[in-house]
Amino acid sequence: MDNDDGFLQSRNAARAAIGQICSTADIAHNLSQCQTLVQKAAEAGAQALFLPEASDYIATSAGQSLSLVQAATTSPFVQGLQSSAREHALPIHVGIHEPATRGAKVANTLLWISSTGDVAQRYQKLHLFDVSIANGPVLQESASVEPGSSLLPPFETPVGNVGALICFDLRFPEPSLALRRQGAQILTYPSAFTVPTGRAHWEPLLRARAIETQSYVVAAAQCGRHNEQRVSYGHSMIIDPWGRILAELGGVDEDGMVEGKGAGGVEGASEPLIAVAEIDLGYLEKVRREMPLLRRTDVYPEV
Ligand SMILES: O=C(O)CNC(=O)[C@H](CS)NC(=O)CCC(=O)C(=O)O
Repeated sequence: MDNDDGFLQSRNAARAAIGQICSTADIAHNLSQCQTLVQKAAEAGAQALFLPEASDYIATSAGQSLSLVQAATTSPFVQGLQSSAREHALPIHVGIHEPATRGAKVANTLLWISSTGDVAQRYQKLHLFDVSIANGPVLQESASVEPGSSLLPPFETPVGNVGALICFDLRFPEPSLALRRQGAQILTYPSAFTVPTGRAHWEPLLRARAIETQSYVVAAAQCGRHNEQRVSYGHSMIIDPWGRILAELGGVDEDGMVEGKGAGGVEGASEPLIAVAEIDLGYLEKVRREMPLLRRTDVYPEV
């Protein structure tokens, strides 16, 4: 494939799939949506499937979230995905909830389920989304969620070395730079962005992270109305190390209606979707080689 900058991409690029769903408090239904996506990703020839934050459930309250949480070792949601991964020999990157280490809270985590169905990696979201925006979202993630306390070192996958972050972590450049320095080639941001903040910041932040770390960015997102109080923006995307959007799925407005359809439009995200893109590590090396981003750590501290 010839890029518009004239570079011949290598033939052995790996294919990544992103999945977009609308999770609710119905865990069995969410699992079946995700399993549909595993099937679709396998049919599309993907070597890994990336699913959104909180794919297991989106609750209506902190109390409901606490009542729904299960340990990954006994969770039917995780076990269902493990068996799908095994069945299709397809690794799955998925955001879920797990019991917190301490106290009556949950952990917002990311699991890497290998092609043999094993939970091989885990990252716990560092930054929690506590906001109160006039005429915008009011959310207090820390009411029910315990923040993580470490970065997960980048890990090898069939599509490249993955540096995992989650949703609101996207607003902080430091962890992405730290993961890049530790060898990440792909930064992941499984998300459930709100519509107003998504419209304002989602794409520019994702592209900035790709450009400043010269890495692929894989951002699978929730899309549509989860319940009376929550709607997610959608626009899952895969971005290359030059900042180009290689694949993108659709989004919804504040009412959960598919964008651009006007009043009386269609309810969004009724069907789980995937998109795929080639991850070409030869191209990544070329971008990094042609424009070295050498830090002036004699002037400012290294992250
Ligand atoms: O609630 C769950 O179960 C899953 N977690 C989420 O949806 C989280 C916390 S409320 N959402 C975000 O971090 C959105 C960030 C965002 O929208 C922004 O940074 O603008």
